[in-house]
Amino acid sequence: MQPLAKMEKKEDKTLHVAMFPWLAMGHLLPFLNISKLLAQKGHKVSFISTPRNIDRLPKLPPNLSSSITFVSLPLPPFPNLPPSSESSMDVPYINQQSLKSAFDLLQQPLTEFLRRSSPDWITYDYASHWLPAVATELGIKKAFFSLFNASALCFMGPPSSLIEDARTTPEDFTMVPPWIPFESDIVFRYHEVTRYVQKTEEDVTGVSDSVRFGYSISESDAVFVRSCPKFEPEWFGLLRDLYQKPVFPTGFLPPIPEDHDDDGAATWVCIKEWLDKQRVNSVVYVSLGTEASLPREELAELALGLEKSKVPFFWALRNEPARSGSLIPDGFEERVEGQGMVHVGWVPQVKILRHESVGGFLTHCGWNSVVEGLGFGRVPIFLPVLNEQGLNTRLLHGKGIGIEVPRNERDGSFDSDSVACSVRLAMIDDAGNSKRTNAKLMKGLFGNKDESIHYVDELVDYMRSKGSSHVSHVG
Ligand SMILES: O=c1ccn([C@@H]2O[C@H](COP(=O)(O)OP(=O)(O)O[C@H]3O[C@H](CO)[C@@H](O)[C@H](O)[C@H]3O)[C@@H](O)[C@H]2O)c(=O)[nH]1
Repeated sequence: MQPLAKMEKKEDKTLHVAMFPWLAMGHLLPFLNISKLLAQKGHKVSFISTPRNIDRLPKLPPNLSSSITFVSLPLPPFPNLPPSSESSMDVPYINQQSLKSAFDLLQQPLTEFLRRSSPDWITYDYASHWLPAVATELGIKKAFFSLFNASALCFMGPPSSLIEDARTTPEDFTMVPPWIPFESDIVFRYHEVTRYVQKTEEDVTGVSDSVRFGYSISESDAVFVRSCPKFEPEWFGLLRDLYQKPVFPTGFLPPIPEDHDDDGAATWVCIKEWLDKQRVNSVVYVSLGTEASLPREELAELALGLEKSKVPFFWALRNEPARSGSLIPDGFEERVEGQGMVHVGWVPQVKILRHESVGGFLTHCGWNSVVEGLGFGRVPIFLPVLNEQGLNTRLLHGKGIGIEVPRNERDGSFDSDSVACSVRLAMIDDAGNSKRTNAKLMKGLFGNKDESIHYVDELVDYMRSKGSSHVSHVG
């Protein structure tokens, strides 16, 4: 018999977890957040992405740098993809499917890496629908990590209907689907669907996002969801019924501000200087994330609306690939001098949201932005554009959180007055008091790091109990 001390106890086993996020900042960053929590527990992480994406990530704190290894796989060139485009923000929305085709070509080098390094688990994203089959063949356990919350996943449906791609008309997406057994108003608005569909180029890969999601879910051993049952109790229950497999919350995985110290250091100096001059809670931060963009006329209404609100604002405008001419309406910056600041390009968002002058956040409602804004108690003003952003807006609005900029139901148009009223309601008007209170209350939930640590402990217990038979020892 082996002496007890020499026997490997499952509960002591150090895991080696590979991470393979989709090529988008809004995906790479939360995959890195969960990697750090695993590394803090002494586990080993191989974080796999392309060179430019790895370069863009915040630097690792020194105590974690030996536990997280970045594995850089060059992205093969693909027609329609400008050179060095490696992330969704480098590519116009209309060419996103080409980026997915290039991403699919990573299957071979990734398989080689997995064969060589034999991780216990691989945690992957929705786009690599081919990965579970590879992992199964290599005897590696696999978890799908969803950066969409539980209600959005439930709305999308069970894997069988995702794979079937059953919903075809825009109207199908504006109705509560039959698999939701309780009352819900979490549906898309007509314009949120039509714009999305119109903007998507012909599917060069032959695999729709719905099918990618379907296989990623159905062939996983477990699903991890970036949310928590305290916030979405009925949706987590339903998700387990729909998926018929283990579903684990990860909590919200709020960013750790100190980890962002180096993020945009030079830009931050100017931004901070401006924010320092503003009153506490007075500024609305405006950003529509890394993928969404507005037509020129809506951008002009947004600008005019901010101006009319008379509320101080900091507007981070995305550098849109392949868009010509200035995005900012003529004369706007001169007119708002003293009221607002516009920055075109990448900004250190977490640092901005953390600054005490910021009170509100006009957001497209991407899930990272929601987590970051509410994690600091900032009042959200919703202007959803793409993907599941409309569903996130309904979820939060249904809980009394935030204010949605009213838009024409059919074509999605809005005017400057609706922007100005929404901003004033969130930031100043007495009628917005409850919204400001509710946003502050959410800080305890969305900004709760301990809760994510607790959920990651549960993931680790599960992964250890099911992990592969590779032997690796602590220490
Ligand atoms: O100048 C910038 C712009 C963005 N960010 C960060 O980049 C992330 C952006 O994520 P998110 O707010 O979720 O926006 P998108 O990247 O546009 O979101 C995509 O990914 C999300 C997660 O899957 C989905 O919820 C969205 O619908 C989808 O468009 C956040 O962490 C931001 O802090 C910066 O730090 N600086």
